[in-house]
Amino acid sequence: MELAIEIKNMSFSYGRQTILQEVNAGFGARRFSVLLGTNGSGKSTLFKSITGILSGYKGEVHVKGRLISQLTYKERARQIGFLPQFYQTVFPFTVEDILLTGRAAFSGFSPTGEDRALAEQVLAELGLEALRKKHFPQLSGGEQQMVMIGRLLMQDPEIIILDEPTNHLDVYYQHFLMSKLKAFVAEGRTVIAIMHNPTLAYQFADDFFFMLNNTVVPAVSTDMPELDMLKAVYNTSFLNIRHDGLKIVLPVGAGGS
Ligand SMILES: Nc1ncnc2c1ncn2[C@@H]1O[C@H](COP(=O)(O)OP(=O)(O)OP(=O)(O)O)[C@@H](O)[C@H]1O
Repeated sequence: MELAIEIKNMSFSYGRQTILQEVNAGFGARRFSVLLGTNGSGKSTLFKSITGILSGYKGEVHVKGRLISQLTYKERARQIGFLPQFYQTVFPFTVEDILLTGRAAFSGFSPTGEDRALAEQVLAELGLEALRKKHFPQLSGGEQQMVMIGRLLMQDPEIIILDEPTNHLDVYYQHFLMSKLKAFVAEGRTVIAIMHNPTLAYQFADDFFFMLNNTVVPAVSTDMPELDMLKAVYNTSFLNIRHDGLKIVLPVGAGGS
């Protein structure tokens, strides 16, 4: 399988606390991959290392076969877009302004006519037209999340990496966003997301990875949810339900069989 991102022998520590230990993992090109794992298991640390927000890891990250450190700033922006778990701006930028900053790697701080046309398109695609002139810090958590997804679309990267993208979203928008991510993959992009909701993840994603014991373990089967693995990761039992072709895994409680 062609890989969009390949991690080789990655290790990372905060001081004496080892977070990542010899991680080897490959995320397929034009696939929707999800990384599942418990709080504090190192998922964000892994994604921040992949996307260059954290340096100081040992090992290598390859983007479509090229060492990431050899990509220029623009090449990197063309390849990878990242939605972090937390973002904050206290400046009263409007939604439109925030979207236009998604083009900063290409147009600097002088958006072109094309950038503005793209912003219109993105506002329409995500149903955010009514928020255009609103100030970002005054939006609800879910509205801010959708605007940040829009900012990623403005950047137009081939590989979209998201840390808990459905955070703050209501049920409608959770499904809306997951459908969009699936559609991006159908258009030829690669999506790699950390998620905290296996039930939602299994309904939409193609490939599954688990953060366990400081490393990344790929799912063996793409057809059947691995209930034993889910139990090992979350110390929670899951049921597997098939409905209308959907794979549904349902957590049914701690311990149990
Ligand atoms: N800047 C930091 N300095 C020191 N330790 C940190 C720092 N950031 C994270 N950690 C620790 O590293 C470990 C992994 O954190 P990380 O954010 O990668 O976990 P996560 O799997 O993304 O968790 P969550 O699901 O809760 O977001 C945690 O024990 C956390 O306390």
